[in-house]
Formats: sequence, structure tokens, C-alpha cells
Amino acid sequence: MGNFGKIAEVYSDIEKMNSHKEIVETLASFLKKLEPEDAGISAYFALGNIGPKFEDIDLGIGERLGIRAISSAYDVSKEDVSERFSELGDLGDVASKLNERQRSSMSIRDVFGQLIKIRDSTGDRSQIKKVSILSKLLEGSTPEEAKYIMRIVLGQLRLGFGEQFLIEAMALAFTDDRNNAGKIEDTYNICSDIGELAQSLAEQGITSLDSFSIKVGRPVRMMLAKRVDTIEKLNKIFPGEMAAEEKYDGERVQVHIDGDNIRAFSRRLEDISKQFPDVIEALRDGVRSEEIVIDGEIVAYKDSKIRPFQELMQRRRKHDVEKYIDNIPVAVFFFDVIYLEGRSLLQSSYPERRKQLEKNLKVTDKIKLSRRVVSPKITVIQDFFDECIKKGLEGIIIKSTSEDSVYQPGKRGWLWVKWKKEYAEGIRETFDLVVVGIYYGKGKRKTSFGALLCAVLNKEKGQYETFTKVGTGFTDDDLDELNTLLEEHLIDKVPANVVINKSMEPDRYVDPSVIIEVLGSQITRSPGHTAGKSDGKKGFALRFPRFLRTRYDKGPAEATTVREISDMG
Ligand SMILES: Nc1ncnc2c1ncn2[C@@H]1O[C@H](COP(=O)(O)OP(=O)(O)OP(=O)(O)O)[C@@H](O)[C@H]1O
Repeated sequence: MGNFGKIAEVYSDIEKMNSHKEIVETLASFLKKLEPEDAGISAYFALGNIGPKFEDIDLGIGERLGIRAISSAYDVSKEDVSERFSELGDLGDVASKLNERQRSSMSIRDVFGQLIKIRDSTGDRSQIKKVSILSKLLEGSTPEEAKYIMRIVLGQLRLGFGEQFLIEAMALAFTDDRNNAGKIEDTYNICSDIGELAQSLAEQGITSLDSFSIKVGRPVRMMLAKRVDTIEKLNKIFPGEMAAEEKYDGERVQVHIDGDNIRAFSRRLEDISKQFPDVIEALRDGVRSEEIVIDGEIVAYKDSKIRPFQELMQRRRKHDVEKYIDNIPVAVFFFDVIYLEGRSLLQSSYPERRKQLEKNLKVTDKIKLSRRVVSPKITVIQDFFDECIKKGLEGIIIKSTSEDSVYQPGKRGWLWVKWKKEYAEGIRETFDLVVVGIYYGKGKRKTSFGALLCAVLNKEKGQYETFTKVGTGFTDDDLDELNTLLEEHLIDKVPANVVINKSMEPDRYVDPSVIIEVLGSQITRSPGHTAGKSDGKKGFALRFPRFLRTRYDKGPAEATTVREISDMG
């Protein structure tokens, strides 16, 4: 058996597992035995990809072409394949059922190489080429292999775990110590390429982490801010001078510039350059350096005024982009720089980075610097905050100016603190929740869901734990949009990284990927929910939840955490 057969075996075992520990150990013992290059590819595969997430790889094969490939591989009519597909609901299962091959010798590299060929088939007759490569792959594989090849190609692998399990497995496999997962995650936050990281760990163990640094064109996880409940606390957090910056409510953007090559990444590390060609154009002459990585917030901006978040969201589209450029003009407010002319600035202090940002940015109508005040006095910060609120902003971000005010990729620490209008008015924070289940509707909502089962992230355990059931606040448009969005993520089995109590069992499970922002009135303890539940302690639950909006800019890793809730409760 080639080593791709081993992958298929491991996936099949993992699909039957529910325990976090068991999955991590199974993955680790498999990864450990691989050559470094295969370990790298397997890390991509495990997350259902053939490259780093930020590359947005599209193999260009949907269900229609998938059916054609299966039909030609196993000499069965397309109608038969379609019929089986409607029965089984999964083309991976269809391929596996139709395949009769007992043995194969496919290697991980063979399969990877062919999938890359499918990705790279473009131009005339590209669909025919893609189908032919896929059909040959299916023909040469065993039933189990065919199942997972099909699922990877269609982007539907979903083994029930995410990056965190894989990072733990990598720690165990390549450093023999699961406790190194934190260090590996810190490096992953900088390099964002799970395959490269796995390969390098397989080659050189934990010391390989030192060789990673920022590379222009490869996004870095963004630094986040903690919240405080009274403004007076700022003096304790920042004993000396602090910098208060305007907080813009738009979309976070990290821009990588390497000469003429300019790319913009979202907070989920997706390449959003195509959605904002006007921003890219403005940046062509917007900086004074050849190589730079800058961090900021895109906002809708008209007649020198910042417009509401909802307007910006209309720019989040892949089609008709040109039409919207004029209707919804935008500007970017930059507030940080993390790389400059061959040098990472992650370890530089905030004042030093700010100085470099001011020096290297050319302010125009579209390119701006965040406005700020620097002072040790709360009264000055308070005045600035009042002024911001009057202007219609949502609040301020207060930043440490100390020597060690480094940039912390992917961290929500005390170096940045947010202070918003809602906190000042004593209104509770909203929650960014992961949808993990749907309940069918009754009456008017018959064709749609009636309520959503939502979870928070337990970072320590690497799992999603339920927190509330949201059934109100949806407009008809919200329902349409969410039904379409969730449709793609419905699954039949509860994933291993989701914990649901029997009493909350939804009608369908949802693969953790869609984030909604929810307002609630009170956090209580309830036996029905699993958020932060431990021996003898009931889970946290949110009472009177109300849907506010879908957070397209956030992924499941950015959901509200159990720790944040327990800090509030
Ligand atoms: N001047 C600024 N400095 C840093 N971040 C800013 C600034 N202005 C706006 N922001 C945005 O505020 C976010 C920080 O708030 P937070 O870490 O809580 O993210 P969030 O969960 O999206 O916040 P919220 O839900 O409050 O919008 C940053 O991710 C960034 O997008």
C-alpha cells in the first residue's frame, strides 16, 4: 500500500472518534512516520486543503464535474452517479461505493501532484483536463482513497477538527511534547502556512521555529484588544503615558507591499485585494518604501466622513466590484507597521512602529493615519473619547507606549485595550458566536431554520461549547442570507470539536464556520449548555439572545471565548 492509503485509513479511523486526545494521538503517530515533505502535504490535507489557507486555492471542480469524473472512472452513466448522489448526499461516498479496486500504491506526493495539476489546468478545455486528471486518480485508488480524494477536491473533507488539534498533533509528533503546541501556534500566527511549518518541524524539530519570520505576501495573524469595564482602570494597565486612537468600525486589513506587488488580507487572512482594487491602486503611490507590511481598518468614506459599517459590507462581494467602487467609496486608516525593508518590526515598541508608520505613509484622501492623543492623564483620554463618540465613532483603542509594547500576532492581550460607547453606557458587550446547529422552523419559518444553536470557543480544550439558542432578531433578508450560508455547512454527525448536551440536540448539525454577532441581556449558569462546564459546575448560558449581524470578517477561531465570558460573568 502506498502512503496515501495510510492517510485514508487514518481519516476513516478519526471519523469514528469523539475524543480530542485520541484524535491528536492518532494524527501524531501518523505524522511522525512520514518524510518531512509528506508531513507538510499531510498537514494541508488534514485541513481539507492543498496549500496554505490564505492562498484561496480553487480546484475549479464542483458537483457537476465531480459526477463526470466518477462516471468516467468507473464506467457508470452520469445518470446513475447522480442518482446515487441524491441517495447518499456525498460524492465521496458515491465514489467509494462504485470503486472495486482492492489495492493501490498511490503515494501522498502522487495525489498532491495531481491535485496541483487540476488546480493549474486553465484556459481552453480546462474542464475536460480537470475531469480527466481526477478520473484517472479515482480509477487508480481504493474505495477509501477515492472517498477522501473526492472530498478534498470538493472542499468537503471536514474531519471534525481544526487547526488547533493539528498543531497539538504536530507538537507531539515532531517534538515529543504536546506542551510545545503554544510555541508552534505562536509561529503559526506569524507564518500562516501549516504545511511549511509541519515540514520544517519534521526536518529540524522545535529549533526550526526560530527560522520563521514575516515574509511579504504571507499574512500575519492580527493583534487584538482586550476590553475594560471602567475607564479608570486604564491607569492601572498603563502606568505611564498611553496612546488613545480612534476606533474605526470597518474591516481590518493587512496590506503587504513588495514593489508593484500589493496584496490586502482580511482578519481571516483571506486575500481581499480583488474586492478593493481602489485601495490597491491608491497604495501604489501611498508609501515611501519598497517593502512594507501595514495594518489598518477599511471604512466606507464619503465627503471626508466615515460612513456606517453596513455600507462597507456591501463592498464585500466577488462580482460587480467595479459598480460598487463609485457607489461606496472607501478609505483606509492605518495604525501599525510590522515589517519594513527586510526587517520585522514585531519586536519593536509601539512608539517606534508608529514613528516608522508616519514616516512611510503618504496621507491622501483614501490613505489615512489613525488619529490619536498621547497622555498619562485619564481626563485627556476621556475628552478624546467624548469627541470620538460625538463624531459617530464606536470608541477608542488605548495602546501601551512602554519599551515592551511589541506587536503580538493573533493575541488579545493588555497592550491594546478597547473602550466603547456601549461599555461607557453599561450595556453589555455583544458576543461573536459560532453556529453549531439549527432547529427547523414552524409556521412562517417552515422553509427556514427556526433557531440557531450557538457556541463559544474553549481555547484551552480546542473545542466549541454551546452557550445559547438564538431565535429572534432576524429580518427576512437575514434569514435568506443565513439559510444560504448555512446550507453549505450542514452535517450529519456532531464534529469531535463541538460539545452539545443531549437536551439541546439540534435538528441538523453545522460545521463550525459561520459566525454571528449576538446581543444578550444576562449570563447565567444552565444545565443545558456546555460553555465552561466542568465537574460539578453547570455551563454558562446567555439569556434573551438577539441576532445582530453575520460576521463575515471572522472565522471560528475568532469567536468569543469561554475565558472572556467567565471574565464578564
Ligand atoms: N486604531 C485602531 N487600532 C487597532 N484596532 C482598531 C483601530 N481602529 C479600529 N480597530 C479595529 O478594532 C478591532 C479591535 O477590537 P477587537 O479586538 O475587539 O475586535 P472585534 O472583536 O472585531 O471588536 P468589536 O466586536 O468590538 O468590533 C481590531 O481588530 C480592528 O479591526
